[in-house]
Amino acid sequence: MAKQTYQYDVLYLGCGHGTFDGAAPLAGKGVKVGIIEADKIGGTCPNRGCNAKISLDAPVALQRQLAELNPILTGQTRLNWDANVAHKNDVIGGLPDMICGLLEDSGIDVIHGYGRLVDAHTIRVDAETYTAENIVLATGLHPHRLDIPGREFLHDSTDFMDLPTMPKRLTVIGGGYIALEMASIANAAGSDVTIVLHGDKALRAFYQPFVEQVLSDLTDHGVKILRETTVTAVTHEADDYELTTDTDQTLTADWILDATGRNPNTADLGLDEVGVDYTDAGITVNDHLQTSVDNIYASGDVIAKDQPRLTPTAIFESMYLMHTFAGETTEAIDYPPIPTVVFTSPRIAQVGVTVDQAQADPDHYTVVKNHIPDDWYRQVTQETTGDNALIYDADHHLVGVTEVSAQAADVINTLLPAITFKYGPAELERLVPLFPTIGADAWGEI
Ligand SMILES: Cc1cc2nc3c(=O)[nH]c(=O)nc-3n(C[C@H](O)[C@H](O)[C@H](O)COP(=O)(O)OP(=O)(O)OC[C@H]3O[C@@H](n4cnc5c(N)ncnc54)[C@H](O)[C@@H]3O)c2cc1C
Ligand SMILES: NC(=O)c1ccc[n+]([C@@H]2O[C@H](COP(=O)([O-])OP(=O)(O)OC[C@H]3O[C@@H](n4cnc5c(N)ncnc54)[C@H](O)[C@@H]3O)[C@@H](O)[C@H]2O)c1
Repeated sequence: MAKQTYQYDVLYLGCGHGTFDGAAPLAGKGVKVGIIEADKIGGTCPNRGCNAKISLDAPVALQRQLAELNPILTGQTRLNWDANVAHKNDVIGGLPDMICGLLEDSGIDVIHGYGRLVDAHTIRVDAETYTAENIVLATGLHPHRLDIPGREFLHDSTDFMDLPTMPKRLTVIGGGYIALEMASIANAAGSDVTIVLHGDKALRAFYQPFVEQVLSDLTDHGVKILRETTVTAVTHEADDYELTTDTDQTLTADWILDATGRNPNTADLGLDEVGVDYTDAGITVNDHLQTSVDNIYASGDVIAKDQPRLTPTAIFESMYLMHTFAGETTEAIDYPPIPTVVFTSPRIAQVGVTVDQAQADPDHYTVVKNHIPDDWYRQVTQETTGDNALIYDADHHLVGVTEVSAQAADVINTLLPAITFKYGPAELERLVPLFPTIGADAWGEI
């Protein structure tokens, strides 16, 4: 119950997955909850992240699947970009109201506006102040923008997913999740795509031989990839944008995506004034997600952390805080293995111990590799590319999987419980999956 001196037991700043998944059940337990949001309710994932992206990608993945079935299925499909964006807008358009309704129905006060800490128990929104016993900072990330002449001509992923027409020539700067996913979608929509990498690698956190398969696939489909090339300036003349590089190449584009990363939203929150510690990597927390100010916590992408900055991580943290505030736990947060996937065609996905970690410690780990096209079930859909690597510990428990293939995400999701709960032969024998399916196929591999 709210202490008399405060309006709320818990007040959240930001309303993404780092907040709302835990806030709704928390309010359901009789805790007085408020949420302050400056933009769309739901935050990045539903409005300008995962949901928007996967809707735009669905026809891309399907088109690839159809192409693999040639000559069984013949005829060309064409991706209609305007219709794809309109469909995406239909799919995600109702989400903010839906999430807001759910929160309000749980008894939560949803406050619209930009919030700043005034003191350890108070947040100001415009002329109003709101007080709480505990505060959760869940303000997320914003796109990094290259600091070069002509930076005003660069765009971010939100702009990309709202493009009214697909540009003829599109340059992508960066080699991370956003760069490769958007490049893959633009390529399928008919754009002449160039990816500029400032180093020689893309997706550095993933097993590089598998990443190279994704890059080869993109080049096979006409994408140009420039490595060890730094963009130093952008100019605009007539309808063209010219990119100058440190390799003395000049690139011409109709549209440029700056996909050079995302930075924590820590500025202009009053953190310095109130004494909340943070670095360039985000807000500093202990293993209870508590900041340097006892009653102020952080959740989601804005935390400085080693875990992948993903929606499921943010949900896990918001649920952990829900249990903490409800008095159901005093334990430290204990992250399970968190899988991650890049939605290119083919997908690349991984969870648990990586191939590089396993190969560096051969006394403890064994790596078993499989070539996807050799597998009878993948031959059904004529998958021509793909590999996976299964990592076992000394007791022959599965502790990691990495896969590059059209179905990599479903394979990892299927095998995840074996890794999280350390299934042994007895548990595996009692698993009876539907057959023939990708799930049965995945279990058949281990
Ligand atoms: C293009 C893109 C694609 C992605 N695809 C995937 C994917 O496929 N799978 C996946 O797992 N993850 C994906 N992600 C990552 C995922 O979106 C984030 O991990 C997740 O949204 C983090 O949630 P959050 O609550 O921490 O932050 P956010 O969802 O960013 O929420 C933070 C909220 O705080 C608000 N806010 C900030 N400052 C203030 C303030 N002072 N006052 C009031 N409100 C404030 C913001 O407006 C925002 O709504 C993607 C991200 C992007 C950008
Ligand atoms: N499928 C998914 O789950 C998914 C999809 C999109 C985004 N996300 C999340 O969103 C976040 C942001 O993704 P992202 O792709 O923006 O970041 P990222 O960190 O994955 O990639 C940033 C890329 O920019 C490059 N880069 C950095 N500075 C540069 C510079 N000065 N010049 C040129 N290149 C530079 C890096 O080398 C890297 O390739 C990630 O944390 C990710 O977890 C997840």
